[in-house]
Amino acid sequence: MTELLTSAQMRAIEAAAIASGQVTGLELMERAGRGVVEAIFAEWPELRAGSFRAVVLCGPGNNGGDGFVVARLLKEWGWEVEVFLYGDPERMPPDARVNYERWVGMGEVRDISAKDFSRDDFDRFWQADLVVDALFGIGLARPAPLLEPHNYVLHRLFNDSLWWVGKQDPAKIVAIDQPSGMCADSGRELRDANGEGPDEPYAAYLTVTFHRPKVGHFLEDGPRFCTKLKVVDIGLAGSKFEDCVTSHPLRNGTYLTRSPEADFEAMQRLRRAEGGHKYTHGHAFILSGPSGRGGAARLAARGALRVGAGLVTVGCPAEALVENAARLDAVMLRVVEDGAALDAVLEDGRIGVVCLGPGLGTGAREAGLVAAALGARGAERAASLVLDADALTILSREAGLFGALHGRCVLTPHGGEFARLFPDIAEKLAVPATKGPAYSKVDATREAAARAGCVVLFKGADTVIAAPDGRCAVNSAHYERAAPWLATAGSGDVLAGFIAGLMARGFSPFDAACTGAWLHVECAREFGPGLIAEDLPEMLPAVFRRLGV
Ligand SMILES: NC(=O)C1=CN([C@@H]2O[C@H](COP(=O)(O)OP(=O)(O)OC[C@H]3O[C@@H](n4cnc5c(N)ncnc54)[C@H](OP(=O)(O)O)[C@@H]3O)[C@@H](O)[C@H]2O)[C@@H](O)CC1
Ligand SMILES: [K+]
Repeated sequence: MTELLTSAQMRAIEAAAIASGQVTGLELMERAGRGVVEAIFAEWPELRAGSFRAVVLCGPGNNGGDGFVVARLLKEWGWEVEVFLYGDPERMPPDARVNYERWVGMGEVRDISAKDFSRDDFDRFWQADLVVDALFGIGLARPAPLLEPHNYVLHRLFNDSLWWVGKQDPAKIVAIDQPSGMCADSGRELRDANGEGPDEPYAAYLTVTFHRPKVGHFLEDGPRFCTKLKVVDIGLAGSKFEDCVTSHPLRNGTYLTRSPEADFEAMQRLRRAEGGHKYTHGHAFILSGPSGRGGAARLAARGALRVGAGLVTVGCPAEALVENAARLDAVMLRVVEDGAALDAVLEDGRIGVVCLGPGLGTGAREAGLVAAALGARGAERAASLVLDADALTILSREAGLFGALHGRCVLTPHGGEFARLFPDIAEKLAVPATKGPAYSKVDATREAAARAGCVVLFKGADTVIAAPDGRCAVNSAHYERAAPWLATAGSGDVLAGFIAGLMARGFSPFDAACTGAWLHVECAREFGPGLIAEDLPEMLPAVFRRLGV
């Protein structure tokens, strides 16, 4: 499982390794610089060949130290290397200072804050074969001085960079650890209090980070800044933060969701044991809205069925029965007019999960259905719930129903629904990020899950799933898992159905949300461009076959 680290966790791992005598900071820096050079050569093998020209921009901390190592190694490889420094060498941390001195024995260092840069200097920057951004790494705790007018060079450098990206294809801008300006904990760009900044923030072409990806590489704008992410091993032991640092207030890990292949228990659950009957695989009950609005619930029902629930029933008002019957075959139908009718349906203890929200409506009938499903009408409820779309709007209006949420519920809000449900949390996330570590989507989702007392899946290309006990995963549709086609009408309804179907099959709410979201992206990738929501469930058989389910 890939663990995503915060900057504080990364520092704690590094400090523990150094304190144990396993490695020195200088060795780590050397490995980091070497890892960057190897990543560059792996990305552009033609650069191994001979004498190219690099510009290395070093900052005042250890990120800059990595930059000096890269400059030295490239020069030793026969490159022409120009190094620029932002900061005072006298005040550098010791390891960075050592590498500064080593470089000074080999070449010149120009002060990047100097005001005597000419147009030719800028042009030379961007005509280099490679530009290495070693200005700020995980130590960036306030807006990078890229925008301050007196830092004319940086200002121009970063504002011009995109222009040059258009001119030179590809512009080989390599960011060490992270593109300078990005907050490693949130993926947000640190800006001044007025939110001032360039219209088009600079993006690296390749970002090389160390040991483990950081949370910010996968959240919000992080993937757009980084473009392509390479993680290099610098020999730090332990695969998880908890393994490296045994007692620390920051023990709560955040992970990338993973393929069921990598999860023995998930594979066992997805595989159907021989000799079972339909009830062995669970019964999911999907509530639908009135006639003319049933498409969303039918999409969810199709998703639940394809993901392997043994039975799926759509519950709808009597007037919508004919419409639904005309559109559904394997999915069963049942009339459910109101909360009392749902109470009666749920007396059948074999219904393991109820999904409500897609196309449901937000009137009194629907509020009654949410109340019945939550057991807020007094009946004892065994069923788990997936609450999506209109059900979330109802929850945001009715505090009593919100208070009835329990540990077997999953909420699946998109940004707008999240803001209605958790306005104060959404507001914290909307405030411009001026200080690092900035409040992140991971922080927001964890806080929301703790408040709701259930699993919250906060949608996006960076879907974050959190449980009330602090467990957290990011389902990323970025980098090699990019699936831009997933942003299509009805795709969220299918996701709700996947999660409901998996819960019917015995997945815990958190695992169902993680695996459902993972499969959702996989289905989109399996289909590719041109995808519409109806295609998503139909891709599951191919995805399952590939996984060996
Ligand atoms: N951890 C590890 O395991 C490993 C870490 N490694 C590398 O170390 C990097 C982290 O190094 P780091 O901690 O020295 O922080 P870094 O990002 O260089 O910046 C701090 C400096 O910038 C300054 N500064 C900050 N914001 C500023 C601003 N807005 N404007 C102006 N100045 C600002 C800040 O100044 P101060 O805030 O103290 O005034 C300080 O001088 C990490 O990203 C990775 O590349 C690898 O070598 C191998 C293993
Ligand atoms: K950097």
